[in-house]
Amino acid sequence: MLEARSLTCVREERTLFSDLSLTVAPGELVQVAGPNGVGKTSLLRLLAGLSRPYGGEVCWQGDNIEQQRDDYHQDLLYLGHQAGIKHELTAFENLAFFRRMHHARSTANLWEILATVGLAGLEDQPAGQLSAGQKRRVALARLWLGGPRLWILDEPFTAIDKHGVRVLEQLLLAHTDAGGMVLITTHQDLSLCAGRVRTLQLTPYQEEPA
Ligand SMILES: Nc1ncnc2c1ncn2[C@@H]1O[C@H](COP(=O)(O)OP(=O)(O)OP(=O)(O)O)[C@@H](O)[C@H]1O
Repeated sequence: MLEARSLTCVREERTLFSDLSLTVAPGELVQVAGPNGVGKTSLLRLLAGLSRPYGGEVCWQGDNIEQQRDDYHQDLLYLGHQAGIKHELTAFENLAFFRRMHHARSTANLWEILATVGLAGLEDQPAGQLSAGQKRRVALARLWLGGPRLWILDEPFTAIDKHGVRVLEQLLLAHTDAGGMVLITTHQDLSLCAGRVRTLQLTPYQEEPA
């Protein structure tokens, strides 16, 4: 289980949120919602261990992630705003690279995954020559490799068309049905996942009156 305990996040001397607690248990899909700039990405980066909280702690399986960074990162798949793909490599080579780096035990068929994410026929195209949505699909293909139980996904649907959104929503449901955990930010309606999503609504921070 992932737990945020009483987190405070401060950026450039501005408090984005304070005393924020959250859990994501096996089988749960949690959406962090709120207006632009409220602190969703900042929260996800804290939870992924990419930045440190001003106060509070993030725990994985009951222990602070700072004390088990390697183990935590084995269990975590984080997809941020940047697609994180290499433009000089082909779509296939990118996925093969992800697998070598992060999912060495995966036996998934990379061609099948690329077809599932709608990249059939584009496997040998350098990623730099793909459209924004196609690049995003190369990055998202990682999710089909299997492995990490916890997925933290920051706006995964950016530049993805309606069909692609449905395919990814189905995968999120399959992952949580299998006991996985998903924490996601998106400005899209998760129509297929409706009824399965728990929402954490972030609101602009208000200073306590003195
Ligand atoms: N590197 C940074 N240094 C200083 N301030 C930052 C930095 N990154 C973000 N901020 C500020 O932190 C606040 C929250 O940003 P964040 O990206 O977490 O918001 P968000 O809720 O994810 O927004 P969006 O919906 O637009 O993606 C913003 O006011 C932003 O200006």
